[in-house]
Amino acid sequence: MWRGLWTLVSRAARGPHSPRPCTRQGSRYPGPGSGATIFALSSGQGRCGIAVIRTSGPASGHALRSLTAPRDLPPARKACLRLLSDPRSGEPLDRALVLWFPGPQSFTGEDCTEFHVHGGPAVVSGVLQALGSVPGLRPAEAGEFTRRAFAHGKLSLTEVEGLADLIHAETEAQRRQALRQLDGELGDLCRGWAETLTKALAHVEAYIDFSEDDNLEEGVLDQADSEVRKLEVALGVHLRDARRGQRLRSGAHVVVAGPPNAGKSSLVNLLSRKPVSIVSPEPGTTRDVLETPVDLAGFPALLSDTAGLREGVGPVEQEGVRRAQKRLEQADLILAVLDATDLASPASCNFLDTVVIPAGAGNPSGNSQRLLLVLNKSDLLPAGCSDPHPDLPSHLLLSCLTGEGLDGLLEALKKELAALCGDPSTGPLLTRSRHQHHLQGCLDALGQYKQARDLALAAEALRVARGHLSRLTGGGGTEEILDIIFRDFCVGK
Ligand SMILES: Nc1nc2c(ncn2[C@@H]2O[C@H](COP(=O)(O)OP(=O)(O)OP(=O)(O)O)[C@@H](O)[C@H]2O)c(=O)[nH]1
Ligand SMILES: [K+]
Ligand SMILES: [Mg+2]
Repeated sequence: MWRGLWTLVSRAARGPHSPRPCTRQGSRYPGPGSGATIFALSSGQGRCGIAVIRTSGPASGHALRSLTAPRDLPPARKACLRLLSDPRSGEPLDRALVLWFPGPQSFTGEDCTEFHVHGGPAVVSGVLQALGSVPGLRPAEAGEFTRRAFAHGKLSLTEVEGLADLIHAETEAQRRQALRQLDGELGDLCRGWAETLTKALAHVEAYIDFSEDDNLEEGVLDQADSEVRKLEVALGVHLRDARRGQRLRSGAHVVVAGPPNAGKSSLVNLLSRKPVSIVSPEPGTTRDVLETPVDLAGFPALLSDTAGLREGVGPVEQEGVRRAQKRLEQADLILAVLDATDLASPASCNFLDTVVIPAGAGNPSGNSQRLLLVLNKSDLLPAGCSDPHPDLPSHLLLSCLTGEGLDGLLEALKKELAALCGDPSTGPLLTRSRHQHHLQGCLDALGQYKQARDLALAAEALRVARGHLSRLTGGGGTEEILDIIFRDFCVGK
């Protein structure tokens, strides 16, 4: 019987509904070994020490031999010094290191070459023009190298996303998370889950096919049920973490708010280390929401400066207050700023009552929105007065003028952001809403499996669930999704 069941496992794995393997995506693009050979400058634009120009495609070897002397191909994957010249005129272009990566052992899976040339603009454009003159070669489109790597099964879709994120990573935490995704952790996890579903599906199909023969082992369906239950728990854990992974990728929303003149704009400028907002002694200076991306203690954040909250003002400032309140609702973390010397003013009291206390400063548990209360202008407090306001909710003293208290604030921000974004080396793996969508879809299908009275419907629900996991890593992905993901890349990657 079990041999029969394992035949079913492999049949379920291949079955008519099973998604296509992820190795033949991007039908608009040339398949392995066919089509044009592409070339591009892969290092950054502009004058530099060394620039790297790559080619990928069947004419790569020919291109390398056309430009170099001696004309023989260097040993695979070994850097060799060669004189480069224009094949049309014989004009010398540079003395450069060249590398030959015969497919499939290359980044794209195709024959690839690399020219490490001196990074002057004339050298780079000379080599690019020389490559363009070789028959069968054309300039690469943005992301085309990576797209070819994906087409040849060198990278899964989630690894491609990891690579895009790594190229765009601006903070340490983003880099760690991107590297984990590039290493294939999310893909491995999904494949493991998909395998579990394949086994559960095999059990259900075995029951459909053999239950009447009476030679089926006891508990075949129970086994499928228990696999599905375990999977539901695992998916639930990751889905609960999904917001954190997305925050880590695109930045947590940190909103600086408080009454007029508390020093909100001063704090935004201090944290972003640039003059983002106008600072002035005049209350009501900031009107629009000013947003700036910052690296806060290693975590990415979108920092928003807002208008001071107060009542009884003119229509323009009123609109500013309305925008500030709207932005406050979207905050992951509120940085509430009060003037330490002005706590009794109506605007301060009102802000404490309507924003700080409801958000539960210092006691964020049970509330998804977190808040840090900062008492600014501590330099104006009488000397020797360490904390003049022990009765206030937990708070930090700061002077934007002298910088005193900034280290403590950064430490507190780091803790808050770590809680919001998760630990990039062990924590959340779902970095895009696309990931969340497919995991939720998988979970919903498992719910349908449990409710299905009919075994054929139960089997279909398992196939739907497995289809979601497979689309997450790139099997059966649509062209639109691929276009969106590859759009993030630059030419030459
Ligand atoms: N002494 C002292 N003055 C400060 C400090 N921080 C800000 N100020 C001053 O307080 C005034 C208001 O600062 P802003 O940063 O414009 O305050 P704001 O909260 O953005 O004000 P609005 O945008 O008008 O709501 C300016 O004159 C700043 O120089 C501080 O730590 N100590
Ligand atoms: K001001
Ligand atoms: Mg301001």
